[in-house]
Amino acid sequence: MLDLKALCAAPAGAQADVLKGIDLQVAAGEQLALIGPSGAGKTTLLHVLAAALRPRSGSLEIAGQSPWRLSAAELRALRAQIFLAPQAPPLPPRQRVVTAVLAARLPAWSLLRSLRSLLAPVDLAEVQAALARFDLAGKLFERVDRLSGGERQRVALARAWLSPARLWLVDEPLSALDPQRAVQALQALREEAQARGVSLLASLHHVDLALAHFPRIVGLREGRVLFDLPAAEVSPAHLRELYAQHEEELLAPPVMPLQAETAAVTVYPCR
Ligand SMILES: Nc1ncnc2c1ncn2[C@@H]1O[C@H](COP(=O)(O)OP(=O)(O)OP(=O)(O)O)[C@@H](O)[C@H]1O
Repeated sequence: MLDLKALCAAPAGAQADVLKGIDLQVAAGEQLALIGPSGAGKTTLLHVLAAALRPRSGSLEIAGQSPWRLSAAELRALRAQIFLAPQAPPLPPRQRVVTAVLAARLPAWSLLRSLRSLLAPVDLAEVQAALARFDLAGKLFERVDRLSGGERQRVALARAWLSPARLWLVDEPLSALDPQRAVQALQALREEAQARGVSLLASLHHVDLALAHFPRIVGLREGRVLFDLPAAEVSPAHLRELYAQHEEELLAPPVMPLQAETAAVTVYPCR
């Protein structure tokens, strides 16, 4: 599914390379967690894998294709096979949950079908099932700006469910979830990815969850792969080296306090 060799890349606006020679191969249906200190390049790598950020050098193949050598139409078709759940899901404030989740189907739909679904949402049973899997049953017609940060994050994961993609890339999907919901969400994602043969890559700040739930762990530090190992072979020494000078992240993963699952949501009625 993915083949990267000596890949270097930088986010738009960055002068120096953030990814400095990444070698990585991922088979179809494989699942792995990306871990590493803040600023290691996890998000940048996921954007490269989503064919959203063009590498500066090295080689990249996604599903056997070099995305940046494709025509615009071919690149669109390739991107339709990839689902990226960003760290802060861009959900338009007044949008209903059902529309936000169905947005996952847009790349596969014609313009006419997309417009029709705005007027009369389709596939409601599937959306309901996806929401239920992420403990959001009953939120189908809720406005996304009336959800807590944790609920919005789970809406973004329910989108993956509806997506026809063969590659799921999720960037720190658990930062606003309480521990129990974080585990449930991970299990739901992993089980569904496995059932569909989808490749799943998740960047995670919670190292303990990564080790407990993913068979393969890639440790990224300063834009390089420090280790790429089965979870059972990742030792405390590996983690100490990965998080050297950032030990506080290993002990207490960063959370988003304002978006915490339990944070009160202030709703301002508006016309
Ligand atoms: N638009 C940008 N312009 C310049 N530098 C950037 C830009 N975006 C990210 N960077 C830098 O690139 C490096 C890698 O960032 P990235 O977001 O990929 O790391 P990360 O491992 O995902 O971090 P985190 O765990 O905090 O999300 C950081 O040093 C960051 O400051």
